Amino acid sequence: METICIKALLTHRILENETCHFASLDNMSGKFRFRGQQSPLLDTARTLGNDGAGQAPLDFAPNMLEAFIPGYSVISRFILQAFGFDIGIFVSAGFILVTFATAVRFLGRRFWSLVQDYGISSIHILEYDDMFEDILKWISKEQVGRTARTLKAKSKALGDDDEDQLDENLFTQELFHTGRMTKLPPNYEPYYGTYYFVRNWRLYVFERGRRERGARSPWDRQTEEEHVTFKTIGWKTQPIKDLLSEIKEWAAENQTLLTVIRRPAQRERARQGAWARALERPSRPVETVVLADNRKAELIADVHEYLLPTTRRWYARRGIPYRRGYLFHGPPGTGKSSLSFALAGLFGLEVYLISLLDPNLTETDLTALFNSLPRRCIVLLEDIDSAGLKRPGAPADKMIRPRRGKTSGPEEPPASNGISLSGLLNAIDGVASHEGRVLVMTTNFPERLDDALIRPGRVDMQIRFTLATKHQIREIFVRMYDNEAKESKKANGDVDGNGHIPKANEPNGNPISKLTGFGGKRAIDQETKELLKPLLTKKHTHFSKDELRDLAEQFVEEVKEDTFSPAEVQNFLIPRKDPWKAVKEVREWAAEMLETKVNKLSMAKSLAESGPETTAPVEESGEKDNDKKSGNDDDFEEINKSPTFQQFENKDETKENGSV
Ligand SMILES: Nc1ncnc2c1ncn2[C@@H]1O[C@H](COP(=O)(O)OP(=O)(O)OP(=O)(O)O)[C@@H](O)[C@H]1O
Repeated sequence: METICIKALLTHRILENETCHFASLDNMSGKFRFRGQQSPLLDTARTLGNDGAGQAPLDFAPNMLEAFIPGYSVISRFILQAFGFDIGIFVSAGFILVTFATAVRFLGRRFWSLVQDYGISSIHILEYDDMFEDILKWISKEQVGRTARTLKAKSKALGDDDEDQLDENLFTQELFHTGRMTKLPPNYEPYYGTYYFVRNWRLYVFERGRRERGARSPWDRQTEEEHVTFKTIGWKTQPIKDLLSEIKEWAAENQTLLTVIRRPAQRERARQGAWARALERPSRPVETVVLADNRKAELIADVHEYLLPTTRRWYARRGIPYRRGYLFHGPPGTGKSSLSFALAGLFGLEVYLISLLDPNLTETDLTALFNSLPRRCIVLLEDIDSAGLKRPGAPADKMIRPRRGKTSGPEEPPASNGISLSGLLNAIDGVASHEGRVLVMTTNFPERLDDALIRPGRVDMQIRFTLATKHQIREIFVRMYDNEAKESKKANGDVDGNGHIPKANEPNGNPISKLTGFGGKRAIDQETKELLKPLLTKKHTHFSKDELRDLAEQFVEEVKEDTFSPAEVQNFLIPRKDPWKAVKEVREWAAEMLETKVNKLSMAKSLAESGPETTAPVEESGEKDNDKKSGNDDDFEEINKSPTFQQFENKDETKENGSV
């Protein structure tokens, strides 16, 4: 029996420590005893004990392994005794292999990080960046979204941008809220991971990941933030920058542009002069507002020039206040507000809307509001004539008359809560007023405005809006149906003589049969369905641009110009999704409308004639007794000048001609 004190050996070779691992192996003495025949371990121990200088590489293995795998010696001895098989050589070889593999892995990583540092460029975008959502949408729609096999589904809300890109039949067939919701498929986007795609002959890597972030406050619950990374082979990041520009352009094209509208913030909630974001609405394309003459182009060119950075310097060098004002005047519903919003959309400006009729608005508020305007914006003062503004001491005929229902004489306080003309003038061009804004004032009665309000420098351009001319009626009609019109003369072989697709082509048969109520499962009763049928069935019409032009001419023939406002024409067309139907029904509609207008005007005329006590239904006179005559004369003159009333005077002749 040989007894070798491993403790001594290892103290010498490896551990150099009295409290070695082997204490646990022999709880009696802290020594390890080998019994039995020769063993490599024994040999090693002997070699180590006798001659510390001569060692084979594998000689270290048992000791090393014992250090790394406590209990190894016991196991190897057990196997040796039980099976006569020495595992030492294999374990040693395995040990060397593992060491080698680890080294290779380490070197590989170093090499890859060097390649990444010097051979791969990358750009990271964090979750809170404006681009983040655009990138996810782009990658989902244009790239890996179609091929990725691990996707994240996101429910779509009604009103999302892409809602209108869905099959329009969906909405004619499933009219009600719940029906629409269930039919709206979710959005899919790539889940966390790495995706590859090739664009413009270049390989890109897209990575989506998330990482821990420290809470910014004790109430901040979100501890993870997402990020995306684009990588590509190459020294420079330019290809990724180009890709990001491409994505931004794509997003701009696919996004519904919004115009932000702000109103004065409620005084109880905010400081004086603060503006609150009232709403956002899709920007109205400027071409959808049709004016009788070409003044729209003139206006756009003027605003464009005004907003150029060079213009600001031009004004500054000449000491002229850098402001521009416009007055839009004309009858109600002729496009004054629409053009203001369209301008805002075109130039990417926010609209700051002030109503001078707001009873809570004081002059101090107004000045504070003007002072807190941003550098570039549109300030919209609507119906400026209705605010009851007046200049103290101005002659009666120069008074700006109040809105219907309000009474104020020359000495009376203004209609709104203390806004006088001078208060308004001070606000819009006072010293403190912010420069760079575009002021748009709208009115139905320009002749009632004080000269001071519209003098050059305050109002630099006036645009007259008229009741619909033939040109406007035609354009409004064409724009209403233009999207469905096809380029070719015969748009579709299966179109019948009237442009209607035969019934067989109507998708999914009768749409009414599918209707469900707001409760989703609650079906609509038969009677209601029958009532809804003619109202909801959508006529599918295919027609060419030429056919649409022909129809527009027929439509224009039936509507007399300078009689209806563009808003009235538009309102007639909106429920008639089929242009044939519109042409068919327009004559009757126009006759009815004209009759209503004529009745209203003749009533107003008789009221104006009948005396000062009576309140005129169209516009109440604001003058006191001594001004009543002039006020009534004005109204009288207005009614007489009205083209509709002139038609009324020639009613019989009109009827004989058969046109309205
Ligand atoms: N010239 C026009 N071209 C196209 N659409 C028009 C035109 N005028 C009016 N409309 C349509 O009529 C509706 C009402 O127009 P808008 O509110 O701009 O009229 P307005 O002149 O500002 O009326 P008000 O004087 O009563 O404020 C809008 O939906 C708009 O689409």
